[in-house]
Amino acid sequence: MRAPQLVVHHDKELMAQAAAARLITKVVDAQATRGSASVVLTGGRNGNGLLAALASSPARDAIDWSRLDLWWGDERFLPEGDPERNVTQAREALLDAVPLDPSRVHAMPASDGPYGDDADAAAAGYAAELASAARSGPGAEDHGPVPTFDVLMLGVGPDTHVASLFPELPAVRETERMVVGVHGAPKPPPTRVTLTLPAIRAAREVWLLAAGEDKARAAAVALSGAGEIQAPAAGAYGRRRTLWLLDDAAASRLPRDLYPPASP
Ligand SMILES: O=C(O)[C@H](O)[C@@H](O)[C@H](O)[C@H](O)COP(=O)(O)O
Repeated sequence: MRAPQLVVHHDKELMAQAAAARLITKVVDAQATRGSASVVLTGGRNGNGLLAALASSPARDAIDWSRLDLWWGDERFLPEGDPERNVTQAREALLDAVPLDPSRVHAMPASDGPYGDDADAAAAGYAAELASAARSGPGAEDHGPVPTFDVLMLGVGPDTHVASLFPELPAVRETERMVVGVHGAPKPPPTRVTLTLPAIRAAREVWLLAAGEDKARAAAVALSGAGEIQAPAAGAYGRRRTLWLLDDAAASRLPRDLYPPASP
């Protein structure tokens, strides 16, 4: 559903805890319904905050970690193990602490991996991995080029970027390919690999995470009818649901009619 729903929490810690609880429930439900679940992770402080909250949640073992596929929305195209890679940070925040099936942890290629330093080839390789999972996973009978992810999470940048889709750059204009290489990103590192908007929109649920005053303008712009080329977050929506999870500071510039007042 393209029309976004908004949930505003008092601060980013509460937002991370509540989002982690929400994710546990979603994954458990998907596993009960379809046998397995698929989640797309995001980098950034809020995405990692959510993973850390999940790691310390007593309910985390309600998830059958061996029946969970993890994908990434984007990656900084750096060598394996680089502390700036999203997958390295996710491993530290949560993944190393839970019994995942390593064959279901679909990290994006590193710049010293099988595709060398060719980010476009790495993107094509990741697209092929997604297509193969779409052919064999739940709902394979009417598969598209990527799986129907249960939940796809995205941090929102102060410039309204999501994944590595930056305003006005070619990646946000892509309509055919599901994964592309990004060159010349305004936020370092300049070379990245990212899902495109069509891939993001294959998800059942898209959750956008925005906390802090520096996100207030981005949230207001993206939620006030801006175009997706100028404001990529405006183009990120799920098949069934689009959920913005904000804290008070990030919601402070939203038009009041967009959401009910936060609870005390
Ligand atoms: O790839 C990156 O450089 C970041 O991961 C970035 O895309 C991040 O997700 C957003 O800027 C939101 O960041 P915060 O959650 O840290 O505010």
